[in-house]
Amino acid sequence: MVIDIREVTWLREDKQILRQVNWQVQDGEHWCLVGQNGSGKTSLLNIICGYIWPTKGSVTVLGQRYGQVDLRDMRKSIGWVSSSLMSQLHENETAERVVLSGREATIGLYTKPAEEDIERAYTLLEQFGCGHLRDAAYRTLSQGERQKVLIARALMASPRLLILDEPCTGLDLLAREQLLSMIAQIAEQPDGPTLLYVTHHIEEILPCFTHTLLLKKGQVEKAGRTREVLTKEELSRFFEVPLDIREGQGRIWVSLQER
Ligand SMILES: Nc1ncnc2c1ncn2[C@@H]1O[C@H](COP(=O)(O)OP(=O)(O)OP(=O)(O)O)[C@@H](O)[C@H]1O
Repeated sequence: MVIDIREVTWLREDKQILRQVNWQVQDGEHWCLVGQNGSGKTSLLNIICGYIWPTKGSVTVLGQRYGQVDLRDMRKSIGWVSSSLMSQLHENETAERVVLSGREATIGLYTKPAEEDIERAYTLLEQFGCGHLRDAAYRTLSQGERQKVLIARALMASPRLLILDEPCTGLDLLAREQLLSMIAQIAEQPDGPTLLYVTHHIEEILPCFTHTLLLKKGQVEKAGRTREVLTKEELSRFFEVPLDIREGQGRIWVSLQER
């Protein structure tokens, strides 16, 4: 099992930020985590990566029960791509050096990289259609190119679990679709990582995401097979507004019901 979270509650200043969360992710599944602002998504990710200790409940990730494991070792198997990472990177680094720094998950590169790592970084950049940008300064890249570089960076460490935290934020339609098709490619790799994709936008949930968890006010509203979770009834209840849904390209497109 990749993630096994049982009865996890996290209290902060008497506020229940997560309430009795149960979540099991099996090998071979890829999950989407959907929740509105403040629903507890980041808190849950912090628990999975061992940055937050739950008030109650147990957390087992990649077969390791937290409390009995060296979290620094554990985190080497988990890639986390988020916009907060983007702001931490040194702006003058080249795209290639940013990718290379993923091997040790450091901000910046402190040792001379091995030739095979340079090759791997370039292959990853090429795979994402960014080979031509290897020597470009990270700060000069577009938002879409930056996201691809950050995903390539995370893949440098060959993680077993890859968290993509709202990767399409700030992307135009074309850049978003390009990034999504690259994410679909990662999902199809037979020995690739388990994906955990966080979003507010239902239409970003690609067919490769076999399962979806809807998180609301710190509680699991629904978790299961994507096609059983993303129904008109479930989504209308979740967003508390009558919705219509339409299927296209194996994805669900949501709109407000006409009055
Ligand atoms: N360290 C903390 N101390 C107190 N409250 C916190 C702490 N961390 C998060 N919260 C609160 O917990 C709630 C959930 O926050 P969280 O960041 O997990 O939500 P989120 O679903 O990731 O939101 P967003 O989509 O806006 O990023 C919020 O109300 C937030 O203010």
